[in-house]
Amino acid sequence: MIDTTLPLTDIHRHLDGNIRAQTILDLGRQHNLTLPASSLEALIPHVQVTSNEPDLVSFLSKLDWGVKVLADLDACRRVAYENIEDAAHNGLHYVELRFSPGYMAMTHQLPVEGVVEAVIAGVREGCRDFNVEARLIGIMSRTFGETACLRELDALLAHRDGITALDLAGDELGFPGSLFLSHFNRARDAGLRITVHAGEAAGPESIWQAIRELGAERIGHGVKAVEDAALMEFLTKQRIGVESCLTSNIQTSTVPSLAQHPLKTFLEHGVLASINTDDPAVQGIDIQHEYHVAAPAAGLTPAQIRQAQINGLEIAFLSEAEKAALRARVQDA
Ligand SMILES: O=c1[nH]cnc2c1ncn2[C@@H]1O[C@H](CO)[C@@H](O)[C@H]1O
Ligand SMILES: [Zn+2]
Repeated sequence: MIDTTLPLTDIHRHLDGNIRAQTILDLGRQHNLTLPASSLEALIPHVQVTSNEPDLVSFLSKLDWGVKVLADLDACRRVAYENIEDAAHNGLHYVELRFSPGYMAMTHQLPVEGVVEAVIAGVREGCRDFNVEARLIGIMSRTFGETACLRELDALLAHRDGITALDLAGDELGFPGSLFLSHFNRARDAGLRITVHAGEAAGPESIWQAIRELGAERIGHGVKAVEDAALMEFLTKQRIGVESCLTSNIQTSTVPSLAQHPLKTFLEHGVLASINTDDPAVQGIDIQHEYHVAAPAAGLTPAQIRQAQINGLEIAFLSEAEKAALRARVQDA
């Protein structure tokens, strides 16, 4: 159950993995693009996971139609704005939205820096209209290699004021974190917070690498940490936050079933693990589903679900004063 006296957060949500199917249709029509289907019903199987994918990379291809319709910067602004609208409708008080500007720019060769600017603008407008608190995390899509990631980093740093943290996402097995040391050195020098997708497709060594070499303060997924007792202890003692995404891990075949998901074990060990969505529109889920259906199916007790909710704000990239303000806002409501 969600504790309605506490802030509800989602700190692992891809803005470009959360583009409404209806918006894909609208933008396709507006820009005369050829889509795989012309009705919402027929489009869904192309843009949503309808049964579990065999691996992470197959799952990720489901995000492609969403970014293929981003034909201009206004489309990028629109999807950012709608992300905040959706967060508000889902009862979220605070979201950290992450996006890969190079991936969004790719199909129509948009200026990468312009995409960053458009996303920041759309999120600001949304926060004003829907009374949601949000922060942005820039993603480097490792799948396209070091040089493409450098372009993303440059564009993100050009708008440093609107960006809170840096992440690395995409094909973890094909593009290990060791390729991106210099990128993360620059990001930390610029004062960005750091979270890294690690231990999703690759093993615990990828999590160690993200923490020790890339400076990760939080880990996206981190499911493979349960295979390494020393790492579990390290995560707890060093208060490294874990952004769990239950349904996502089933849909990518990272974990065979919710009953075998490590989130419960993380919480039992005192790891600061939280409940998040990942790519809700592509997955066909929302944060309510993750709390009310997925978390109980993963064996979490009501107390553990509440702890995960508390952890979400605890490990958020906010100051203590900002967290206190959010808690007060929800309590007074
Ligand atoms: O679950 C995930 N694991 C790893 N990478 C992901 C996941 N979901 C989306 N992306 C990646 O994030 C960028 C868009 O924000 C893209 O690189 C997409 O492939
Ligand atoms: Zn993710």
